[in-house]
Amino acid sequence: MSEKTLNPFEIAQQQVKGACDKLGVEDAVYEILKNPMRVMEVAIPVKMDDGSLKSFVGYRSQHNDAVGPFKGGVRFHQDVNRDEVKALSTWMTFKCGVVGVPYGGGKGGITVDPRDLSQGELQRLSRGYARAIAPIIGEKVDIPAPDVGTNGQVMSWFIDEYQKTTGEFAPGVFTGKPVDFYGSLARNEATGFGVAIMARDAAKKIGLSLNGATVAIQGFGNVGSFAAIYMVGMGAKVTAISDHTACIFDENGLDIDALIEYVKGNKQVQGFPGAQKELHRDELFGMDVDILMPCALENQITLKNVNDIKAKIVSEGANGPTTPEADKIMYDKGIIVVPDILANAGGVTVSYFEWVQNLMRYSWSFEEVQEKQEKLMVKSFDDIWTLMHEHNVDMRTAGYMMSIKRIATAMKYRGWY
Ligand SMILES: NC(=O)C1=CN([C@@H]2O[C@H](COP(=O)(O)OP(=O)(O)OC[C@H]3O[C@@H](n4cnc5c(N)ncnc54)[C@H](OP(=O)(O)O)[C@@H]3O)[C@@H](O)[C@H]2O)C=CC1
Ligand SMILES: O=C(O)CCC(=O)C(=O)O
Repeated sequence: MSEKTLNPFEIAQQQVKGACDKLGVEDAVYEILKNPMRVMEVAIPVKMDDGSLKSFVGYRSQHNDAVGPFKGGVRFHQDVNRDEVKALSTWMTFKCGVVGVPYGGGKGGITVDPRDLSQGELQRLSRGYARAIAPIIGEKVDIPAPDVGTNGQVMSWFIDEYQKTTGEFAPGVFTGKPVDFYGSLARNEATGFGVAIMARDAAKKIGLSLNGATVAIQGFGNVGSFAAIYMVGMGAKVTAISDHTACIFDENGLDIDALIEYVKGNKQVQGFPGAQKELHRDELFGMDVDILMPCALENQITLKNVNDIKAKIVSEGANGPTTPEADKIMYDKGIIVVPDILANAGGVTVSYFEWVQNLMRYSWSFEEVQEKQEKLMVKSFDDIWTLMHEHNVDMRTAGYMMSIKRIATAMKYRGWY
Protein backbone atom coordinates (compact mmCIF):
# COMPACT_ATOMS: atom_id res chain seq x y z
CA MET A 1 0.00 0.00 0.00
CA SER A 2 1.22 3.50 -0.73
CA GLU A 3 -0.07 7.00 -0.09
CA LYS A 4 -2.98 8.25 -2.23
CA THR A 5 -1.11 11.51 -2.70
CA LEU A 6 1.93 13.29 -1.35
CA ASN A 7 0.82 16.57 -2.89
CA PRO A 8 0.48 18.83 0.19
CA PHE A 9 -2.33 20.88 -1.35
CA GLU A 10 -4.41 17.78 -2.09
CA ILE A 11 -3.73 16.61 1.46
CA ALA A 12 -4.86 19.99 2.87
CA GLN A 13 -8.05 19.80 0.79
CA GLN A 14 -8.68 16.26 2.03
CA GLN A 15 -8.32 17.37 5.66
CA VAL A 16 -10.71 20.31 5.21
CA LYS A 17 -13.27 18.19 3.35
CA GLY A 18 -13.19 15.48 6.03
CA ALA A 19 -13.90 17.99 8.79
CA CYS A 20 -16.62 19.79 6.76
CA ASP A 21 -18.36 16.44 6.23
CA LYS A 22 -18.08 15.55 9.92
CA LEU A 23 -19.55 18.91 10.89
CA GLY A 24 -22.29 18.64 8.31
CA VAL A 25 -21.88 22.23 7.08
CA GLU A 26 -23.50 23.42 3.87
CA ASP A 27 -21.66 22.34 0.69
CA ALA A 28 -20.92 26.02 -0.03
CA VAL A 29 -18.49 26.15 2.90
CA TYR A 30 -16.12 23.59 1.39
CA GLU A 31 -16.65 25.05 -2.09
CA ILE A 32 -15.23 28.35 -0.81
CA LEU A 33 -12.52 26.85 1.38
CA LYS A 34 -11.13 24.31 -1.07
CA ASN A 35 -9.08 26.87 -3.02
CA PRO A 36 -7.06 29.98 -2.08
CA MET A 37 -8.79 33.24 -3.02
CA ARG A 38 -5.69 34.44 -4.86
CA VAL A 39 -2.24 33.11 -5.77
CA MET A 40 0.37 35.50 -7.11
CA GLU A 41 3.40 34.16 -8.95
CA VAL A 42 6.33 36.48 -9.51
CA ALA A 43 9.71 36.37 -11.24
CA ILE A 44 12.46 38.13 -9.31
CA PRO A 45 15.59 39.05 -11.29
CA VAL A 46 18.67 39.29 -9.08
CA LYS A 47 22.10 40.62 -9.96
CA MET A 48 24.52 37.95 -8.71
CA ASP A 49 27.92 38.74 -7.23
CA ASP A 50 29.69 37.43 -10.34
CA GLY A 51 27.87 39.99 -12.52
CA SER A 52 25.37 37.52 -14.02
CA LEU A 53 21.60 37.88 -13.72
CA LYS A 54 19.43 35.12 -12.31
CA SER A 55 15.65 35.03 -12.19
CA PHE A 56 13.96 33.36 -9.19
CA VAL A 57 10.32 32.29 -8.93
CA GLY A 58 8.28 33.38 -5.92
CA TYR A 59 4.68 33.08 -4.74
CA ARG A 60 2.19 34.60 -2.34
CA SER A 61 -0.97 32.62 -1.74
CA GLN A 62 -3.93 34.26 0.01
CA HIS A 63 -6.30 31.53 1.11
CA ASN A 64 -9.17 33.17 2.96
CA ASP A 65 -9.70 36.52 4.70
CA ALA A 66 -13.22 36.13 6.06
CA VAL A 67 -12.00 36.48 9.65
CA GLY A 68 -9.27 39.06 9.10
CA PRO A 69 -6.18 39.95 7.04
CA PHE A 70 -4.23 37.11 5.40
CA LYS A 71 -1.35 36.00 7.61
CA GLY A 72 1.53 33.59 7.23
CA GLY A 73 5.22 33.10 6.67
CA VAL A 74 7.55 33.27 3.69
CA ARG A 75 9.69 30.21 2.93
CA PHE A 76 13.03 30.28 1.11
CA HIS A 77 13.72 26.67 0.11
CA GLN A 78 14.73 24.78 -3.01
CA ASP A 79 11.53 22.68 -3.00
CA VAL A 80 9.06 25.60 -2.79
CA ASN A 81 6.39 25.29 -5.48
CA ARG A 82 2.90 26.60 -6.19
CA ASP A 83 1.00 23.70 -4.61
CA GLU A 84 3.17 23.71 -1.50
CA VAL A 85 2.51 27.42 -0.95
CA LYS A 86 -1.22 26.90 -1.57
CA ALA A 87 -1.25 24.11 1.03
CA LEU A 88 0.68 26.17 3.56
CA SER A 89 -1.72 29.11 3.11
CA THR A 90 -4.71 26.77 3.58
CA TRP A 91 -3.25 25.39 6.80
CA MET A 92 -2.70 28.99 8.02
CA THR A 93 -6.42 29.79 7.71
CA PHE A 94 -7.36 26.89 9.98
CA LYS A 95 -4.46 27.47 12.36
CA CYS A 96 -5.58 31.05 12.96
CA GLY A 97 -9.10 29.72 13.50
CA VAL A 98 -7.89 27.16 16.05
CA VAL A 99 -6.31 29.78 18.31
CA GLY A 100 -8.92 32.39 17.46
CA VAL A 101 -6.57 35.13 16.27
CA PRO A 102 -8.36 37.56 13.93
CA TYR A 103 -6.60 36.56 10.72
CA GLY A 104 -7.10 34.48 7.63
CA GLY A 105 -4.43 32.36 5.97
CA GLY A 106 -1.62 33.35 3.65
CA LYS A 107 1.81 32.01 2.78
CA GLY A 108 4.65 32.87 0.46
CA GLY A 109 7.88 31.48 -0.76
CA ILE A 110 10.75 31.53 -3.21
CA THR A 111 12.26 28.48 -4.88
CA VAL A 112 15.84 28.94 -3.74
CA ASP A 113 18.37 27.35 -1.42
CA PRO A 114 19.43 30.42 0.59
CA ARG A 115 22.66 28.63 1.51
CA ASP A 116 23.76 29.05 -2.12
CA LEU A 117 23.55 32.86 -1.91
CA SER A 118 25.91 35.46 -0.45
CA GLN A 119 24.42 37.93 2.07
CA GLY A 120 24.31 40.56 -0.69
CA GLU A 121 22.46 38.26 -3.09
CA LEU A 122 20.05 37.23 -0.33
CA GLN A 123 19.30 40.87 0.46
CA ARG A 124 18.68 41.73 -3.22
CA LEU A 125 16.41 38.68 -3.60
CA SER A 126 14.46 39.56 -0.43
CA ARG A 127 14.01 43.16 -1.57
CA GLY A 128 12.90 42.00 -5.03
CA TYR A 129 10.27 39.74 -3.46
CA ALA A 130 8.97 42.54 -1.18
CA ARG A 131 8.67 44.88 -4.21
CA ALA A 132 6.87 42.22 -6.23
CA ILE A 133 4.24 41.40 -3.62
CA ALA A 134 3.86 44.97 -2.26
CA PRO A 135 0.67 45.61 -4.27
CA ILE A 136 -1.20 42.75 -2.56
CA ILE A 137 0.05 43.01 1.06
CA GLY A 138 -0.42 45.63 3.79
CA GLU A 139 -0.70 46.12 7.55
CA LYS A 140 -4.46 45.47 7.39
CA VAL A 141 -4.45 43.28 4.26
CA ASP A 142 -1.81 40.54 4.32
CA ILE A 143 0.97 40.27 6.88
CA PRO A 144 3.90 37.96 6.05
CA ALA A 145 6.34 36.51 8.63
CA PRO A 146 9.31 34.10 8.78
CA ASP A 147 9.19 30.42 7.86
CA VAL A 148 11.84 27.91 6.77
CA GLY A 149 14.94 29.72 5.49
CA THR A 150 13.89 33.24 6.53
CA ASN A 151 14.40 35.19 9.75
CA GLY A 152 14.27 38.62 11.40
CA GLN A 153 16.95 40.02 9.08
CA VAL A 154 14.93 39.07 6.00
CA MET A 155 11.81 40.66 7.58
CA SER A 156 13.82 43.88 8.16
CA TRP A 157 14.83 44.05 4.47
CA PHE A 158 11.17 43.43 3.56
CA ILE A 159 10.04 46.35 5.78
CA ASP A 160 12.62 48.71 4.33
CA GLU A 161 11.81 47.80 0.73
CA TYR A 162 8.06 47.95 1.36
CA GLN A 163 8.48 51.48 2.73
CA LYS A 164 10.58 52.54 -0.27
CA THR A 165 8.02 51.05 -2.67
CA THR A 166 4.82 52.34 -1.09
CA GLY A 167 6.03 55.39 0.86
CA GLU A 168 4.29 53.96 3.91
CA PHE A 169 6.03 53.38 7.25
CA ALA A 170 4.17 50.35 8.49
CA PRO A 171 6.16 48.12 10.87
CA GLY A 172 3.11 45.89 11.35
CA VAL A 173 3.09 44.75 7.72
CA PHE A 174 5.63 42.02 8.58
CA THR A 175 6.03 40.16 11.88
CA GLY A 176 8.88 38.09 13.26
CA LYS A 177 11.14 41.16 13.17
CA PRO A 178 14.22 41.51 15.43
CA VAL A 179 13.27 42.58 18.95
CA ASP A 180 15.20 45.86 18.64
CA PHE A 181 13.55 46.63 15.29
CA TYR A 182 9.81 46.56 16.04
CA GLY A 183 9.77 42.86 16.89
CA SER A 184 8.10 41.30 19.92
CA LEU A 185 9.83 39.70 22.83
CA ALA A 186 9.11 35.95 22.87
CA ARG A 187 8.34 35.69 19.10
CA ASN A 188 11.57 33.90 18.30
CA GLU A 189 10.84 31.32 21.00
CA ALA A 190 7.08 31.17 20.35
CA THR A 191 6.66 28.26 17.94
CA GLY A 192 9.00 25.87 19.77
CA PHE A 193 7.56 26.92 23.13
CA GLY A 194 4.07 26.14 21.85
CA VAL A 195 5.12 22.74 20.47
CA ALA A 196 6.54 21.93 23.93
CA ILE A 197 3.53 23.06 25.96
CA MET A 198 1.17 21.15 23.68
CA ALA A 199 3.25 17.99 24.26
CA ARG A 200 3.15 18.74 27.99
CA ASP A 201 -0.65 19.02 27.98
CA ALA A 202 -1.03 15.83 25.95
CA ALA A 203 1.29 14.07 28.42
CA LYS A 204 -0.90 15.25 31.31
CA LYS A 205 -3.96 13.74 29.61
CA ILE A 206 -2.38 10.29 29.37
CA GLY A 207 -0.67 10.41 32.74
CA LEU A 208 2.86 10.60 31.33
CA SER A 209 5.28 12.41 33.64
CA LEU A 210 7.70 14.68 31.82
CA ASN A 211 10.31 14.09 34.45
CA GLY A 212 12.82 11.95 32.59
CA ALA A 213 10.48 11.43 29.60
CA THR A 214 12.42 10.98 26.35
CA VAL A 215 12.01 13.14 23.26
CA ALA A 216 13.16 12.91 19.62
CA ILE A 217 13.10 16.03 17.44
CA GLN A 218 13.39 16.21 13.65
CA GLY A 219 14.82 19.58 12.62
CA PHE A 220 17.00 21.87 14.69
CA GLY A 221 16.13 25.25 13.22
CA ASN A 222 13.98 27.90 14.89
CA VAL A 223 11.18 25.53 15.90
CA GLY A 224 13.15 22.40 16.78
CA SER A 225 15.81 24.17 18.84
CA PHE A 226 13.34 26.07 21.03
CA ALA A 227 11.13 22.99 21.41
CA ALA A 228 14.23 21.19 22.72
CA ILE A 229 15.10 23.99 25.16
CA TYR A 230 11.59 24.08 26.63
CA MET A 231 11.26 20.29 26.87
CA VAL A 232 14.49 20.14 28.85
CA GLY A 233 13.17 22.98 31.03
CA MET A 234 10.15 20.78 31.80
CA GLY A 235 12.36 17.91 32.97
CA ALA A 236 12.43 15.81 29.79
CA LYS A 237 15.53 14.34 28.09
CA VAL A 238 15.99 15.10 24.41
CA THR A 239 17.79 11.95 23.34
CA ALA A 240 17.69 12.31 19.53
CA ILE A 241 17.84 15.23 17.10
CA SER A 242 18.17 15.22 13.33
CA ASP A 243 18.75 17.68 10.53
CA HIS A 244 19.39 16.96 6.84
CA THR A 245 22.91 15.67 7.63
CA ALA A 246 22.34 13.12 10.42
CA CYS A 247 20.47 11.96 13.51
CA ILE A 248 22.48 12.35 16.70
CA PHE A 249 21.72 10.38 19.85
CA ASP A 250 22.56 10.34 23.55
CA GLU A 251 20.62 8.11 25.93
CA ASN A 252 21.27 10.52 28.81
CA GLY A 253 19.92 13.50 26.89
CA LEU A 254 21.81 15.76 24.48
CA ASP A 255 23.30 18.99 25.82
CA ILE A 256 21.06 21.43 23.94
CA ASP A 257 23.01 24.62 24.73
CA ALA A 258 26.23 23.02 23.51
CA LEU A 259 24.46 21.75 20.37
CA ILE A 260 23.11 25.23 19.61
CA GLU A 261 26.65 26.63 19.84
CA TYR A 262 27.95 23.80 17.63
CA VAL A 263 25.26 24.32 14.97
CA LYS A 264 25.89 28.09 14.94
CA GLY A 265 29.45 27.45 13.81
CA ASN A 266 29.03 24.26 11.77
CA LYS A 267 25.53 24.71 10.27
CA GLN A 268 24.75 21.02 10.93
CA VAL A 269 24.28 18.54 13.76
CA GLN A 270 26.58 15.97 12.15
CA GLY A 271 29.92 15.76 13.95
CA PHE A 272 28.59 17.12 17.27
CA PRO A 273 31.20 15.90 19.76
CA GLY A 274 28.63 15.57 22.59
CA ALA A 275 26.68 12.74 20.88
CA GLN A 276 27.05 9.07 21.82
CA LYS A 277 25.96 7.85 18.39
CA GLU A 278 25.40 9.22 14.92
CA LEU A 279 22.80 7.58 12.68
CA HIS A 280 21.12 8.19 9.34
CA ARG A 281 18.69 11.13 9.67
CA ASP A 282 15.66 8.94 8.92
CA GLU A 283 16.33 6.68 11.91
CA LEU A 284 14.94 9.40 14.18
CA PHE A 285 11.37 8.22 13.69
CA GLY A 286 12.03 4.72 15.02
CA MET A 287 13.69 5.91 18.23
CA ASP A 288 12.42 4.42 21.47
CA VAL A 289 11.09 7.69 22.92
CA ASP A 290 7.93 8.91 24.65
CA ILE A 291 7.48 12.05 22.54
CA LEU A 292 8.25 12.72 18.89
CA MET A 293 8.41 16.22 17.42
CA PRO A 294 8.66 16.57 13.64
CA CYS A 295 9.95 20.15 13.21
CA ALA A 296 11.23 20.16 9.62
CA LEU A 297 9.09 19.76 6.49
CA GLU A 298 5.96 18.11 5.03
CA ASN A 299 5.43 14.37 4.45
CA GLN A 300 7.93 13.08 6.99
CA ILE A 301 5.66 10.57 8.77
CA THR A 302 4.38 8.30 6.02
CA LEU A 303 3.42 4.67 5.41
CA LYS A 304 7.16 4.00 5.06
CA ASN A 305 8.03 4.78 8.67
CA VAL A 306 4.79 5.12 10.66
CA ASN A 307 4.94 1.56 11.92
CA ASP A 308 8.42 2.20 13.36
CA ILE A 309 7.10 4.95 15.64
CA LYS A 310 7.25 4.03 19.33
CA ALA A 311 6.32 7.43 20.77
CA LYS A 312 3.03 7.87 22.65
CA ILE A 313 2.72 11.52 21.66
CA VAL A 314 3.56 13.35 18.43
CA SER A 315 3.58 17.15 18.66
CA GLU A 316 3.79 18.57 15.13
CA GLY A 317 6.10 21.59 14.92
CA ALA A 318 6.28 21.40 11.14
CA ASN A 319 3.38 22.13 8.83
CA GLY A 320 1.97 19.01 7.22
CA PRO A 321 4.54 16.48 8.51
CA THR A 322 2.08 13.55 8.52
CA THR A 323 0.26 12.01 5.57
CA PRO A 324 -3.46 11.14 6.04
CA GLU A 325 -2.70 7.41 5.78
CA ALA A 326 -0.02 7.59 8.49
CA ASP A 327 -2.36 9.75 10.58
CA LYS A 328 -5.00 7.03 10.55
CA ILE A 329 -2.54 4.35 11.59
CA MET A 330 -1.36 6.44 14.56
CA TYR A 331 -4.97 7.14 15.57
CA ASP A 332 -5.82 3.45 15.44
CA LYS A 333 -2.77 2.67 17.59
CA GLY A 334 -3.78 5.26 20.18
CA ILE A 335 -0.83 7.58 19.56
CA ILE A 336 -1.85 11.15 20.36
CA VAL A 337 -1.03 13.46 17.49
CA VAL A 338 -1.26 17.13 18.43
CA PRO A 339 -1.84 18.50 14.92
CA ASP A 340 0.26 21.21 13.29
CA ILE A 341 -2.65 23.68 13.21
CA LEU A 342 -2.60 23.62 17.02
CA ALA A 343 0.91 22.51 18.03
CA ASN A 344 2.77 25.09 15.94
CA ALA A 345 0.21 27.89 16.32
CA GLY A 346 2.43 29.66 18.87
CA GLY A 347 4.28 31.41 16.04
CA VAL A 348 1.26 33.09 14.53
CA THR A 349 -0.17 33.75 18.00
CA VAL A 350 2.85 35.79 19.02
CA SER A 351 3.02 37.34 15.54
CA TYR A 352 -0.48 38.59 16.32
CA PHE A 353 0.79 40.03 19.61
CA GLU A 354 3.69 41.65 17.74
CA TRP A 355 1.25 43.22 15.27
CA VAL A 356 -0.98 44.52 18.09
CA GLN A 357 2.08 46.05 19.80
CA ASN A 358 3.15 47.63 16.48
CA LEU A 359 -0.27 49.15 15.91
CA MET A 360 -0.26 50.54 19.48
CA ARG A 361 3.41 51.63 19.23
CA TYR A 362 3.85 49.92 22.60
CA SER A 363 5.65 46.84 23.89
CA TRP A 364 4.96 44.12 26.41
CA SER A 365 7.47 42.20 28.55
CA PHE A 366 8.68 38.70 27.62
CA GLU A 367 6.69 37.19 30.49
CA GLU A 368 3.51 39.01 29.50
CA VAL A 369 3.71 37.80 25.89
CA GLN A 370 4.52 34.22 26.83
CA GLU A 371 1.77 34.13 29.45
CA LYS A 372 -0.77 35.35 26.88
CA GLN A 373 0.44 32.74 24.37
CA GLU A 374 0.23 29.91 26.87
CA LYS A 375 -3.25 30.89 28.04
CA LEU A 376 -4.57 30.97 24.50
CA MET A 377 -2.98 27.69 23.38
CA VAL A 378 -3.95 25.77 26.52
CA LYS A 379 -7.57 26.85 26.08
CA SER A 380 -7.53 25.78 22.42
CA PHE A 381 -6.01 22.42 23.41
CA ASP A 382 -8.73 21.82 26.01
CA ASP A 383 -11.54 22.86 23.64
CA ILE A 384 -10.22 20.56 20.90
CA TRP A 385 -9.74 17.70 23.36
CA THR A 386 -13.40 17.99 24.40
CA LEU A 387 -14.60 18.20 20.79
CA MET A 388 -12.48 15.18 19.88
CA HIS A 389 -14.27 13.05 22.48
CA GLU A 390 -17.70 14.45 21.66
CA HIS A 391 -17.35 13.50 17.99
CA ASN A 392 -15.09 10.47 18.35
CA VAL A 393 -12.53 11.84 15.90
CA ASP A 394 -8.78 12.47 16.02
CA MET A 395 -7.37 15.77 17.30
CA ARG A 396 -6.64 17.03 13.78
CA THR A 397 -10.24 16.61 12.63
CA ALA A 398 -11.48 18.18 15.88
CA GLY A 399 -9.15 21.15 15.33
CA TYR A 400 -10.43 21.67 11.79
CA MET A 401 -14.01 21.36 13.00
CA MET A 402 -13.52 24.05 15.63
CA SER A 403 -11.85 26.31 13.12
CA ILE A 404 -14.34 25.72 10.31
CA LYS A 405 -17.21 26.73 12.62
CA ARG A 406 -15.54 30.11 13.26
CA ILE A 407 -14.67 30.74 9.61
CA ALA A 408 -18.06 29.58 8.30
CA THR A 409 -19.78 31.95 10.74
CA ALA A 410 -17.73 34.91 9.48
CA MET A 411 -18.39 33.93 5.85
CA LYS A 412 -22.10 33.63 6.56
CA TYR A 413 -22.28 37.12 8.15
CA ARG A 414 -20.39 38.50 5.17
CA GLY A 415 -22.96 36.96 2.86
CA TRP A 416 -20.45 34.74 1.02
CA TYR A 417 -22.92 31.86 1.03
N1 LIG B 1 9.35 29.58 12.25
C1 LIG B 1 8.10 29.59 12.69
O1 LIG B 1 7.69 30.47 13.47
C2 LIG B 1 7.15 28.53 12.26
C3 LIG B 1 7.55 27.42 11.54
N2 LIG B 1 6.67 26.42 11.30
C4 LIG B 1 7.07 25.23 10.57
O2 LIG B 1 8.09 24.54 11.29
C5 LIG B 1 8.96 23.86 10.37
C6 LIG B 1 10.40 24.29 10.64
O3 LIG B 1 10.48 25.71 10.49
P1 LIG B 1 11.72 26.55 11.05
O4 LIG B 1 12.25 25.91 12.26
O5 LIG B 1 11.27 27.95 11.08
O6 LIG B 1 12.74 26.39 9.86
P2 LIG B 1 14.33 26.46 9.89
O7 LIG B 1 14.74 26.78 8.52
O8 LIG B 1 14.78 27.33 11.00
O9 LIG B 1 14.75 24.95 10.26
C7 LIG B 1 14.38 23.85 9.50
C8 LIG B 1 15.08 22.64 10.06
O10 LIG B 1 14.62 21.45 9.39
C9 LIG B 1 15.75 20.66 9.05
N3 LIG B 1 15.53 19.73 7.94
C10 LIG B 1 15.27 19.98 6.65
N4 LIG B 1 15.16 18.84 5.95
C11 LIG B 1 15.34 17.83 6.85
C12 LIG B 1 15.32 16.41 6.77
N5 LIG B 1 15.09 15.78 5.63
N6 LIG B 1 15.57 15.68 7.90
C13 LIG B 1 15.81 16.29 9.07
N7 LIG B 1 15.82 17.64 9.20
C14 LIG B 1 15.59 18.39 8.11
C15 LIG B 1 16.80 21.69 8.71
O11 LIG B 1 18.06 21.11 8.69
P3 LIG B 1 19.20 21.63 7.72
O12 LIG B 1 19.59 22.97 8.26
O13 LIG B 1 20.25 20.60 7.90
O14 LIG B 1 18.61 21.68 6.34
C16 LIG B 1 16.59 22.66 9.87
O15 LIG B 1 17.22 22.18 11.03
C17 LIG B 1 8.42 24.19 8.98
O16 LIG B 1 7.51 23.19 8.59
C18 LIG B 1 7.67 25.49 9.20
O17 LIG B 1 6.68 25.72 8.23
C19 LIG B 1 5.39 26.46 11.75
C20 LIG B 1 4.94 27.54 12.45
C21 LIG B 1 5.75 28.70 12.68
O1 LIG C 1 4.03 34.13 12.30
C1 LIG C 1 3.24 34.05 11.39
O2 LIG C 1 2.51 34.95 11.03
C2 LIG C 1 3.07 32.77 10.62
C3 LIG C 1 4.05 31.69 10.93
C4 LIG C 1 3.88 30.60 9.93
O3 LIG C 1 4.22 30.76 8.80
C5 LIG C 1 3.22 29.36 10.30
O4 LIG C 1 2.58 29.29 11.35
O5 LIG C 1 3.32 28.39 9.54
